[in-house]
Amino acid sequence: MPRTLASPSSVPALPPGPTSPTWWQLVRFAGDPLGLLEECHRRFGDAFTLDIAGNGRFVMLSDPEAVREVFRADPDVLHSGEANELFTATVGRHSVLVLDEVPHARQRRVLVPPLKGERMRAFFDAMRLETLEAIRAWPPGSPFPALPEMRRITLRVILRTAMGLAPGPEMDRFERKMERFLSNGRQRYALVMMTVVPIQRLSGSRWVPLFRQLADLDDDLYAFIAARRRGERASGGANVLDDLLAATHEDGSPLADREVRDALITILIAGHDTTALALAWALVDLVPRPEVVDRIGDELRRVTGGGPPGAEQLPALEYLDAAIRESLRHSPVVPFVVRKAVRPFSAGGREYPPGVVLCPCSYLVHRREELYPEPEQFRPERFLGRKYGPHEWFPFGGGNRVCLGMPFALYEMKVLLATLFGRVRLARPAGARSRARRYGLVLGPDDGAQVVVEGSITPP
Ligand code: HEM
Repeated sequence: MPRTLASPSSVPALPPGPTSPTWWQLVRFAGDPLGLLEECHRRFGDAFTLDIAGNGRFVMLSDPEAVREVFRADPDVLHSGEANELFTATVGRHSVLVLDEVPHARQRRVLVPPLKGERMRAFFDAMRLETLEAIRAWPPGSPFPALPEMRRITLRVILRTAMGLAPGPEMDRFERKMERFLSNGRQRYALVMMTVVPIQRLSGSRWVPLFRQLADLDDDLYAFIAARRRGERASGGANVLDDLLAATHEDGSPLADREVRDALITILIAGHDTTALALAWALVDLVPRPEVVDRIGDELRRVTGGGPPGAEQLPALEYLDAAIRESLRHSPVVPFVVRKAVRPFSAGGREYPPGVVLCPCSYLVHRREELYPEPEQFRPERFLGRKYGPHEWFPFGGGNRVCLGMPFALYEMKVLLATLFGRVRLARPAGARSRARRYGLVLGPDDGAQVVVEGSITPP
């Protein structure tokens, strides 16, 4: 992100912020993002500016009204794609993540239908079966980190639902290649590395393991897309790829292979680690609270009569739904979203010049006392008694860029947790404590969400 802010007197001043060197702000932003956000909020209030070496000026916004204004802004005034430019080397230049304005709306239009809430029913079996398969191997009585397990389940689910793969050697191969490629970006200081190393210029180089692995994965993806186009590969169930191949743009033209690949890899990347981290957080939040786990168990028994939860019963699991929403509030995966001003823009009564990156900060909004009394407390009931606006609860971002996978992620979390809490009794090992740390750009529990299986729940 270029640093385009000059300081002639006509340029409006940015909100105050730390005056420490920009490289130090980068290191803290990578190493202790939540500590930095809390400290700056205490010192500077609802709007403050971070000057992050190599990344530009980020104005964090935690006044819900300012957030509302940003989410309602015209797409030609605030750009997300430009702020996400760094991802182009991996997700490709046709990905919704890195596009803005008309090209963004064009790609988003084709991705919305396959990921709509109504489509989720078709994915139920894949989600449930992959969860049951994982649980079967969990060792009773010995603590283990749940995060890698959640990653494995969500990766296998997204391979099945996005590509229509069925369990077997081909799916195992994609699983291995995806996991190897993604493990590159999970380091705590990945952001510092990405700032220091000119990643865009190295893009495509076979000398860089990340790009070598991506090229290898791409070879398989293109071959797979071509075979599916020729009708040679039957799909193992409803899937996003078949929809993309059948979709057309508004002018009637089909999607080019490159567009299909970029859409597919975007979904595979965006839809896997984020959901796994949210699930790991959910276990950290739920498991040590017997009153919450008991209530989830009671609701499950009441709704299912003690049998395995069926797809048609999911909407009745209202308390579980509230617990998931509360966990997404309480324990952030993506603590803020980014919008780069390309024209002057005002939010929260302040004028912002082009070049600045405005960041609706869900982490700080989700801790506002007037919205969420005693915000540090974990209370699913908050979400039973009241509906929060899109500028008050936004773990999936908002406006024209709201996460395309939000229905998918909420559905998957529900299926997985309902299956899990209906099958095993989990505990946290004595003394277990999780603090937020970065896994690449996203946040998760630093201990990998240690749990232990205490016993199984046998159906009556
Ligand atoms: C709990 C899990 C997830 C979380 C917390 C999450 C969070 C987010 C956030 C914060 C954004 C940025 C929104 C903004 O800028 O306003 C986003 C964008 C996006 N997410 Fe997710 N996400 C999750 C799961 C998924 C899944 C399962 C998929 C796909 C199946 C997905 C696909 C996308 C895509 C394609 C975008 C880009 C949208 C655009 O730029 O138009 N995400 N997500």
